Amino acid sequence: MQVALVGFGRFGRALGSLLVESGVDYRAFDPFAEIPESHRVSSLPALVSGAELVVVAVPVSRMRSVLRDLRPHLTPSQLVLDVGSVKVKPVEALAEVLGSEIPWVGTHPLFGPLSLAMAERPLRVVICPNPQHPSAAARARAFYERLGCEIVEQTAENHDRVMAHTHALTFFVAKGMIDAGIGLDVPFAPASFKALARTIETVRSDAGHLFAAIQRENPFSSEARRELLTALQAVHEDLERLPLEAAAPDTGRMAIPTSEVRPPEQTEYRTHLEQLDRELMSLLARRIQLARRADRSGPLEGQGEEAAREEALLAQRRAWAAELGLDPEETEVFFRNLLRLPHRSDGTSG
Ligand SMILES: O=C(O)C(=O)C[C@]1(C(=O)O)C=C[C@@H](O)C=C1
Repeated sequence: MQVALVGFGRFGRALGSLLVESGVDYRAFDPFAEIPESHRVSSLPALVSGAELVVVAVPVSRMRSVLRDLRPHLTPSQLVLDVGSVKVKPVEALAEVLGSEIPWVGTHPLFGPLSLAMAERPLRVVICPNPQHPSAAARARAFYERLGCEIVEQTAENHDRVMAHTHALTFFVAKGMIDAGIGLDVPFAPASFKALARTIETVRSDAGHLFAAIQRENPFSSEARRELLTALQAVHEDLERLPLEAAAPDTGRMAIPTSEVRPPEQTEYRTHLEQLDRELMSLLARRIQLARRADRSGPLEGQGEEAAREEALLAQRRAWAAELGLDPEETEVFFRNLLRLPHRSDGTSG
């Protein structure tokens, strides 16, 4: 399968690596980005000629004009899909520019460069089937499944509603905290801050057009932000009004509704252990995958170099074990076994 990637920004580049990892060949065109020579082409006609699939990975605001530039070079045997973080507007642009003549489908991979670099799983993709091209969604599904993704089918409108309340609000809160000077450079923070810290980091490393797209190009984001601001304002006012005495009966809206589920601290040890083991195994799977990636991208090492690198790695793990109150010898044995787990793509150990 030959894939044409229009746009080689943060997401295009990350998708390129995933394609290579999955054994899918791609060519890319982007006048503003550096593309590895073996994948680079210098014009749109050269890019799409002979490609089965054309992936448009450009900022949402540029989608329509890029589709117009592409249109004269496309044929009805090709499939065009976008990867924008919002769906209503890109789908409108696809329908307007490609219509019923060139098969197209809107898609949104719910992952990005950061989650791919960390080998996070599962990789989910929302696909928005469209009646103009009934088989396009199945073709897009087959493509993403080849990359190891799980598929969720949704209308563009439902997708954007959900994203307005998740993606857009998360970034909104993080941006507010950054602008208020509440960042990551704090000397200490409670556990509950961790998830937010990652979002703040994501917003900070964002190219800027992502934030603009999920807020401004999603027709439901403005209302979601307003609802959140109203709710926050009400909480703030309640807090200001509430009497300070601990026994005050009027806690009103402060009371967070209790759920039927038992709070985490009361759950059985066994359940916690199971959850921890699951997390451990998913970490192990990610480690194996990253090691496989490193094997493929790194230069071939001589046996001496490889052994020296392994010894240094084990020494570091022994030191960490000591810091964590674990047995350094046992830890070393554990890591020696881990390093022997098959992780090369040909199934040999390394
Ligand atoms: O993994 C990353 O790098 C991301 O930031 C992924 C992320 C996000 O979670 O905000 C970014 C944009 C996409 O539309 C979906 C996911």
